[in-house]
Amino acid sequence: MAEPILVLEGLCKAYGALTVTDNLSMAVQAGSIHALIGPNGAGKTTLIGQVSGQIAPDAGRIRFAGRDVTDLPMHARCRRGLARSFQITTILPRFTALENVAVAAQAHDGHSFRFLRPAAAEARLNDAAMQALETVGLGDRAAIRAGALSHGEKRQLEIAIALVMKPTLLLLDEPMAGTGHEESERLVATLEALRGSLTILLVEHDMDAVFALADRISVLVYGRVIAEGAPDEIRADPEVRSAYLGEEGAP
Ligand SMILES: Nc1ncnc2c1ncn2[C@@H]1O[C@H](COP(=O)(O)OP(=O)(O)OP(=O)(O)O)[C@@H](O)[C@H]1O
Repeated sequence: MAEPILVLEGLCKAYGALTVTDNLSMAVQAGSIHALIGPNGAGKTTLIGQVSGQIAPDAGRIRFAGRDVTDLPMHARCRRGLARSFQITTILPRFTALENVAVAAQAHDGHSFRFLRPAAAEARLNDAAMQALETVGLGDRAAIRAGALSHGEKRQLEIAIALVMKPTLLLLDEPMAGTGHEESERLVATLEALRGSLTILLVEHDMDAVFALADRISVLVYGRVIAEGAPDEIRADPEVRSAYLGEEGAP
């Protein structure tokens, strides 16, 4: 089997006396949708922060696409194809959906258009932004101010903003949070359509979405992976059921 696109080896992170990442090792296979689940406070967001480069681990190594990126800052990891979806708070509400994505495209690789005249460069950025919006099903909302989009549409816009950076590994932290049933179904369809074109590491509490999408699931409890496997294995794992899914909550 090819080397996994992401390999975490012995990662540790503590806040004072609180150990949040506890000698954690795991691997994510290229092209897969890999879900990270676990109870509140298990350390999922902290782990995503360490992979993206926002949080420095106390110990351990992070390998991405065959290279050790542990000491690289976030923008350098992003340039190598590792993107984290932006949170809603980073969306510019007065800008249109298209402008939001175009701004992200420019920030990411505007320099590659520098040989073009400004108007041509802008057209390229807008084309790339439009393509990303269409991929997430927001093509017909391009001209709407982002502040006027529904909650679910804003979450789709976040994904479009991440996609325009052309990631090979996309980190998504609770994309379904706060969405209604229909909106989360649309987001699941959006992510399903991305399957195979990139790798997704997905932190999510919506178990319907997780079990619909994930090729593999890692279960995190107190900063440790207590189980990892295909959805059916995770669903049947007695330790997972008692630690997290709960007999009733398990799909
Ligand atoms: N900067 C920080 N300083 C101190 N403690 C922190 C910090 N960031 C996170 N924590 C603590 O670390 C623990 C893990 O937090 P984290 O947000 O990673 O968990 P999580 O699994 O993502 O939880 P949730 O599912 O609720 O989002 C929590 O107890 C949290 O309070």
